[in-house]
Amino acid sequence: MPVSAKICGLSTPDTVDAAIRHGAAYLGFVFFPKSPRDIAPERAGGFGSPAHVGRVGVFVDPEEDLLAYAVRAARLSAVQLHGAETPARVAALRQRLGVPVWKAVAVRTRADLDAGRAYRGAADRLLYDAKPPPGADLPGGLGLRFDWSLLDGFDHPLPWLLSGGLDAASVGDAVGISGARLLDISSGVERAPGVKDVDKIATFLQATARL
Ligand SMILES: O=C(O)c1ccccc1NCC(=O)[C@H](O)[C@H](O)COP(=O)(O)O
Repeated sequence: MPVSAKICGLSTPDTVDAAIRHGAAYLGFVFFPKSPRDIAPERAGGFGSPAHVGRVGVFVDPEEDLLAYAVRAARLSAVQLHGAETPARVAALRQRLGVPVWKAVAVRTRADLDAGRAYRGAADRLLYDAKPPPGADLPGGLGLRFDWSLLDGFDHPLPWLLSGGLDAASVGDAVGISGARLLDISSGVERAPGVKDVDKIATFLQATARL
């Protein structure tokens, strides 16, 4: 089975174009004002994409009105929740929004991974990301890794993707150790926080395609 990727935190036409041209399965747009990758829903909606490329909106404990508006304005095909959303809230939003909902699970230990089981029947997919350090400004997009071997042999409750600190140099090990078939990357394809780099996007997606 091929390995595919979501390029997260896109905000410019050239980087969206690079992600599409080099085979990203998903484009990610962050709707969180504290993030250097924050983008207005209407601006994200202005970026065209072919039907086979998914458009994922990233939110942190969002207001329902913002969510519903962003799904329409940015033409999202899925929503990624990166805050403290409970299984009940995830299930309710999934029903209300009418698009698949991905839930981020912050991982440092095996017990953190197990916490994702509570979202079976509520979320469509789990995104395993590195747990941020205490006091971090952001819950994601920090370029931090967790121990990928925690995923080796894990009985996943839902379809899932691997995230956190990936880059072109490490992606082979990440996939080999974790068994991931879908990856998510942000900092590893940037030249500064929030500034995506078309060459790094190309290099990462080419490395992924060779796996
Ligand atoms: O990227 C952000 O700025 C962000 C802000 C708030 C919540 C989530 C955020 N990113 C979520 C992602 O899906 C990132 O791609 C993921 O955390 C991996 O990031 P990185 O370790 O930088 O590759």
